[in-house]
Amino acid sequence: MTEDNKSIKEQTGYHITDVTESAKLPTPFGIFNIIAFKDEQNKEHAAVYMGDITTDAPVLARIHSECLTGDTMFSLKCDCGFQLEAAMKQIAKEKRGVLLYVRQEGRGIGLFNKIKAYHLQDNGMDTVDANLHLGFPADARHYEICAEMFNYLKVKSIKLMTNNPLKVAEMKKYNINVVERVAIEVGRNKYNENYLDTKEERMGHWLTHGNH
Ligand SMILES: Nc1nc2c(ncn2[C@@H]2O[C@H](COP(=O)(O)OP(=O)(O)OP(=O)(O)O)[C@@H](O)[C@H]2O)c(=O)[nH]1
Ligand SMILES: [Zn+2]
Repeated sequence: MTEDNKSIKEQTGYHITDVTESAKLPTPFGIFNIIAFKDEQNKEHAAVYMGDITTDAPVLARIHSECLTGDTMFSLKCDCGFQLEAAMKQIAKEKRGVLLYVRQEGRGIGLFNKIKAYHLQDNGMDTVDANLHLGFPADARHYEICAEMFNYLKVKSIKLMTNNPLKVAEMKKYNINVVERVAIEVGRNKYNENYLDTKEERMGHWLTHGNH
């Protein structure tokens, strides 16, 4: 692993250093509140939430890792944009819930390296091998900061929208009470089906192929 890659790996373990007041965030799905967080690497994260999330009833929650291509450029190469929209809609439907938008682009390796990985994928590698080929772990994300955000927001227990078993395990590790795992399987298409199959086969994601 190069020095550059080592420092990226280290940078992904961070803690909250600053928090804003909350502000209103109107969206097509409803009016959310938004709070921004800063961490010790000066990365800026956000929580968007609706309703009173401090009460005892489990809160519908999503931990969304930044994906510039999927979240803002309508990429069909992954399922991120679809999941972001589905999660916000579901929270709006329940009128209560929280989405953490965490700046862990490219599963923690950053946009630059994700695009390098995409280039390798264009030439036949899968998402895991491309990361390994570049000297990174398959997934370089850390989740302690997510637990810090939930704690800051006084969220007591969550119904976590994810297909990723690691997210459930990590939240439990940081003493966030995950009372339920809610599947969020949306946006499968011909450009991301291999990617999703690899997540299922090599990263252990719970995918049923049920929602095309
Ligand atoms: N390194 C790398 N990152 C990717 C690739 N495709 C998507 N990502 C990033 O992966 C993150 C999303 O992770 P996913 O594996 O789709 O989903 P997850 O967050 O682990 O699990 P879910 O909660 O089920 O969505 C975002 O940060 C994306 O930028 C890829 O091919 N290589
Ligand atoms: Zn994506």
